Amino acid sequence: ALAFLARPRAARVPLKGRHVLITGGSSGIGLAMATAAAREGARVSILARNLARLEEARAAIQRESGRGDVGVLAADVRDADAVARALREAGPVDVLVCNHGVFAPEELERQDMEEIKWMVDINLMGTFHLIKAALPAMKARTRETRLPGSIAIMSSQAGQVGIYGYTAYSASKFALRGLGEALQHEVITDNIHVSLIFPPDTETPGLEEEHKRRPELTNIIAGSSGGMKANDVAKKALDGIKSGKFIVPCNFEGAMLAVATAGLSPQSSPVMAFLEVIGSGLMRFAALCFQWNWFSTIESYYAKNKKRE
Ligand SMILES: NC(=O)C1=CN([C@@H]2O[C@H](COP(=O)(O)OP(=O)(O)OC[C@H]3O[C@@H](n4cnc5c(N)ncnc54)[C@H](OP(=O)(O)O)[C@@H]3O)[C@@H](O)[C@H]2O)C=CC1
Ligand SMILES: CCCCCCCCCCCCCCCC(=O)[C@@H](N)CO
Repeated sequence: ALAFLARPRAARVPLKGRHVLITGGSSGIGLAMATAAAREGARVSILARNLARLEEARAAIQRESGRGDVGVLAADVRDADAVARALREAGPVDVLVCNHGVFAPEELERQDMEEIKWMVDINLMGTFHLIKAALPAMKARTRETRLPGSIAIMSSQAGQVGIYGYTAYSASKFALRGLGEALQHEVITDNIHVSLIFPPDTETPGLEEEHKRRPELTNIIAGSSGGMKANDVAKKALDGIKSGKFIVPCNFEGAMLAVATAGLSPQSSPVMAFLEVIGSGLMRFAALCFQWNWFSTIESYYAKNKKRE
């Protein structure tokens, strides 16, 4: 029965010979995805703000993949006109990877409104700008090539569960899930598959910066999920995209989180649908255990540091 119910129908999204555009492709997870996609024979374009870093990334991708045709696009995703211009320059996209993102962890009460807006503008509004700019030509492409297209969105495990120190970041990443679920309804008849990717802490230049200011409690709670290397996240992400998966977990804890937070999300795999139906009660129990542990940690941390508060 679940094989009949699981929707949308599973799809194969090939990468070879197709145009894959990756934002934030000059660093970390985005750079690892760009390199892996180029190795699989995709024509890759990377978009970010800093042109010098884009050029460096292009050289690295060319070196590692042996492909010459790597496009670079300098634009700030907050600037809708710049994004539209960049996408016109890049040409029609088959696979759009909205991976750009910023994270500045801090308790809401301490964080400036300016920094909160900065995260929401880049992580959420930037993704709207990209999808709006890419979609018309993407639809024409899937019609023309009769091959499925993909819109992949980089969330985070902090976009599946709210974490201490991540009020703004988690909000921006949870929002992407709403965007993605609704968008999948709107683009399924254009043969476009939406994927949401949920990595844990991943070794990247971004994480290194984040560690300089991340509250101790954020470190502890985020440590509940095993850290990963950018290349391994990139592989999981591309495998998810290629098989048209809607929810793409990256590690074991991520697989548990996917079941615990399955909600009303699309599910094309009957096997996963089955695991969700039988596993959700057990995963809810596991989730309660994790929350028990996190609240105990927070309460004892605050009790110990009372004098400083
Ligand atoms: N690393 C981690 O622990 C995790 C990361 N993620 C998510 O994965 C994604 C990538 O993270 P990571 O690889 O660590 O990031 P990095 O900080 O290493 O790289 C970020 C990339 O995004 C680009 N970027 C940032 N702001 C903008 C902007 N306004 N316009 C266009 N491009 C921009 C940067 O280039 P430039 O500065 O030149 O614009 C850079 O290429 C993010 O969405 C992040 O939230 C999710 C879970 C864990
Ligand atoms: C049902 C059972 C649940 C099991 C496990 C739960 C583990 C949750 C851990 C959440 C980790 C969040 C890391 C965010 C990383 C990130 O996005 C930043 N580095 C910024 O980029």
